[in-house]
Amino acid sequence: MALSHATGRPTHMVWHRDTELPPTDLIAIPGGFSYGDYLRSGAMAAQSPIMGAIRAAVAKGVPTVGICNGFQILTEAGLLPGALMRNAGLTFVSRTVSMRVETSNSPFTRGYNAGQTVRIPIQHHDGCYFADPDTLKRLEDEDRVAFRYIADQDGRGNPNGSLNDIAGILSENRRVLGMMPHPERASEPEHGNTDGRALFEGLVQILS
Ligand SMILES: NC(=O)CC[C@H](N)C(=O)O
Repeated sequence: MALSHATGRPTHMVWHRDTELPPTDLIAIPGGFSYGDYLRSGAMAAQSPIMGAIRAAVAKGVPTVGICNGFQILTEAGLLPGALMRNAGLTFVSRTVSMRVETSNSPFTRGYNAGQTVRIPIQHHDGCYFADPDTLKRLEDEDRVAFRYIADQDGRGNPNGSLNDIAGILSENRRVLGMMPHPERASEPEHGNTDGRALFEGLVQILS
């Protein structure tokens, strides 16, 4: 709904057992819970039949966004570097966090200004981003940290202990985005918060 409302284009749901994608300008892997998350979030989903078609599309440069469980699936599939570990507090966290848009240089973040602060909901248990020091350095040096948690007005900051306060990252070609917060849950006036809508609206430019 967030995609179709913001872009005015139809979306097609694809089941994990499918093996082909319809012709598409964009792939979105949503959040929620996937089979086997109790083993390691996204580990089983990353082996789903549909992932072959997603890998092929990503290799061709089709912009792809993974939100929350979708981010976990993209890292488990090796389409983004690093891993999402259990939250540092070992509890499921459901609240709205503040984060800074670190770069507008991607199809997903061009609707924002770099340095802009947005408030976006999170609901996750395994959102603690981890990567080895070399990978982290590359992400920082190459301007591939898309979103970073910052302190709220009440002083609460990073909700899960992620390294470098990372909330979302981009692939090397900047066409794959993984993020833990849920912009689709802050994209309609009825949500009481539309800070996430610019992410979907910014995508209009890549649609044919
Ligand atoms: N909202 C979500 O996508 C949750 C993802 C995952 N199951 C977690 O708890 O971390």
